[in-house]
Amino acid sequence: TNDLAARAHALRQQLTRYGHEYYVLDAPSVPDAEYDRLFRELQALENAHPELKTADSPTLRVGGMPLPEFSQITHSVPMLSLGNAFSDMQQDDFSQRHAELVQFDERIRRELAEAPIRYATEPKFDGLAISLLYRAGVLVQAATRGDGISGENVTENIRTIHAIPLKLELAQPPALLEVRGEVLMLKRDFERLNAEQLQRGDKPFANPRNAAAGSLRQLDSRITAQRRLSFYAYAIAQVEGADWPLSHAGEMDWLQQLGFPVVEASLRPVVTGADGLADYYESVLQRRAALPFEIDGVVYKVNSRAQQEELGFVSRAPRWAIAHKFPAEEALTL
Ligand SMILES: Cc1ccc(Cn2cc(C(N)=O)ccc2=O)c(C)c1
Repeated sequence: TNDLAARAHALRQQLTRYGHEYYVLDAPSVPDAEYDRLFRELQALENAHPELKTADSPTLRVGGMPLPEFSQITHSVPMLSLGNAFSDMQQDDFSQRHAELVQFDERIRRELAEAPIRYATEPKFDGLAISLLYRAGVLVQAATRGDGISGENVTENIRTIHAIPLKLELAQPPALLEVRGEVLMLKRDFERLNAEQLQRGDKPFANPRNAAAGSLRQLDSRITAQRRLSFYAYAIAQVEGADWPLSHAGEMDWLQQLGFPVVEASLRPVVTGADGLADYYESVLQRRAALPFEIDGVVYKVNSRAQQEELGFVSRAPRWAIAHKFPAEEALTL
């Protein structure tokens, strides 16, 4: 009856807001027990009236029946990997690194016949790239990169990741929005998971990336739900029915407004030319050990989308974005 539907809708909205406060803003406004009470009320309502279950219900966060296999999804926009045109070198070889960045920036300036070039920067997360598809503001599909052309349909597992919105909090959501980002496990959650693995007599994971991959590739989404996976959005692949921001920095601000976790602003400045890139690279290299997640380098993207389109792609990698890897972390001297 419509007052039960109204109650279910009110509970979904409230639990969604509390979940966003807790997992994305890290600022809960109610005690866990209060969240739990409302959560159980919604679960009971949905179990008694299955027609009230919706695709954006927070009860999906606990996972459901295991799948026999993953179906394949073909990406309408290929998920390309980044080229990396920088050589490996010693951590302290500043002048060689700077020289390579000057070369890189000069190539872009030549191809665009523009100077100086503004670059959006960000850490290169060491997790799994994921594509999220939202139709009319509701999450309808999630896929892994796979070979870049097609990947695994991991929608049920992705719905258990609290940091990933099940619905966009917009009055008029875009008809279609495809968001790209990284599923990863924070260092501290990785340590906790491995301690639990050892207690259970199970094999510990080698590193957070493997733990995230293993947790996402579970056919039983209830197991995925028990793993503490996180997510950071870093690009928009498709927009229909809304204005697509004209710069990468604008995309990141919009994604944050839509409710997606994005990396903090101090880790994604827009910088100018080779010097700006070099300063950014050194600053993140310095902060690397203290970051809550593992990274294996940084990423530079020409900030203007018009300039990105002008540069296009070479073979399968974009000419407007490139990864710059760090030297392997020194083995811990015990
Ligand atoms: C029993 C219980 C319920 C919920 C949570 C964690 N949590 C809390 C909130 C909250 N406070 O807004 C929102 C979502 C959520 O998942 C824990 C750890 C334990």
